[in-house]
Amino acid sequence: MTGAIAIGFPTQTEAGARAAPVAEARKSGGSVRFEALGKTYVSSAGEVQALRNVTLEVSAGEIFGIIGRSGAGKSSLLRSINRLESPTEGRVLVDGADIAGLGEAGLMQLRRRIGMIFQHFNLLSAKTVRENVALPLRIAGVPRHEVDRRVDEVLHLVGLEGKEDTYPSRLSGGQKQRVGIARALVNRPEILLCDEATSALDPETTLSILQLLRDINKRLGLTIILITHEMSVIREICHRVLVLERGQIAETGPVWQVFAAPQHAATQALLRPLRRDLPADLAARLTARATSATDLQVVELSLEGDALPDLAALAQQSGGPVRLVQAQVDPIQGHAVGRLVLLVGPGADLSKLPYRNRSLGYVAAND
Ligand SMILES: Nc1ncnc2c1ncn2[C@@H]1O[C@H](COP(=O)(O)OP(=O)(O)OP(=O)(O)O)[C@@H](O)[C@H]1O
Repeated sequence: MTGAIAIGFPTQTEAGARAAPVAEARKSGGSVRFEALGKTYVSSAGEVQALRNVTLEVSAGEIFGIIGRSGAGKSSLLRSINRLESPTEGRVLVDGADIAGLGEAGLMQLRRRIGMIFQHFNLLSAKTVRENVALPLRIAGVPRHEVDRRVDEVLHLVGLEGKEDTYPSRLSGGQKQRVGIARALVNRPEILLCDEATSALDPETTLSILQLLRDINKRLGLTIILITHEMSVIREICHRVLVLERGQIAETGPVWQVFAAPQHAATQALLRPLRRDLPADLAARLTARATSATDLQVVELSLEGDALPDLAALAQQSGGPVRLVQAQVDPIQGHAVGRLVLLVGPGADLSKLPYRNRSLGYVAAND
């Protein structure tokens, strides 16, 4: 990227190293592979093909996001990992082992390795925080003193010390989800599945829960696979994303790449709510063609590099004055991702700019 100032954003690793202590109990397992996965539901209303030919791998220790419109197949895919749903075609492999053939005991063991949290928390209202979190250990027959130790450990991890004897009705939504996370972690799983875990929460609480999930991923080396319909959730914590559309892979890749250059119409539609519109007064004056030799061109630059743009260098490269109209730049995984809208003078040569760009139209210079 010639002419750009080398001021970058911290990479996730650098930011993480400042924010979280060194991993306390890194795990090595936790990979998931889908091979030509298909799922068809048959009901009295007919057949619905929820998933078609989904092949992809989630690596151990990764935070992987699955996004798509309502009915795209997100839940069906997520629930195939712990066999809450069984595929009608293809295979799911957890740490290389096909989970289709597991008997009852094997399935119980698998589900201990895979925790799950839910949009509406699924807590038992007649049990205290401690009893809710202890439940998976009690079912597994873990001795009482060990149950108490492990419950204390996870309640500390999720920041709920002092709430042990409280009932769920006395907790806020964010605290309830922390109980859900503690309960999911108490069996020390390798994989955590998150089913719209923040959809019932306000924006501030959503952020705090996403920060907690990121912290847990770093500390425990846990694989996190989440489904959401909000791209802002993907941007906040995921390393890679899968966009599902009508049961098929629309696109998949590192989050910063998908945000910087979305390839599929479904991805572009999901990103639209995060995009700012052109200022209304400018949009109203925009014409498709120049109406005089002095008209200014309105240009959108797409940023997808590892450095912030140098505006003076841009002016030099375009061969004329450059005025900034609008800027939206997000740091994602150490990359500056976003767009700049510029007014450039007559005679500017856009092909010389070191960014992907497109003309949005023209406005009169003296407007
Ligand atoms: N048990 C079922 N019986 C019949 N059809 C089903 C069943 N479960 C899901 N479907 C259908 O399968 C398709 C995919 O559903 P799925 O719940 O996996 O999508 P989703 O992306 O999670 O949707 P949402 O965001 O609305 O939860 C939808 O058309 C849905 O109606």
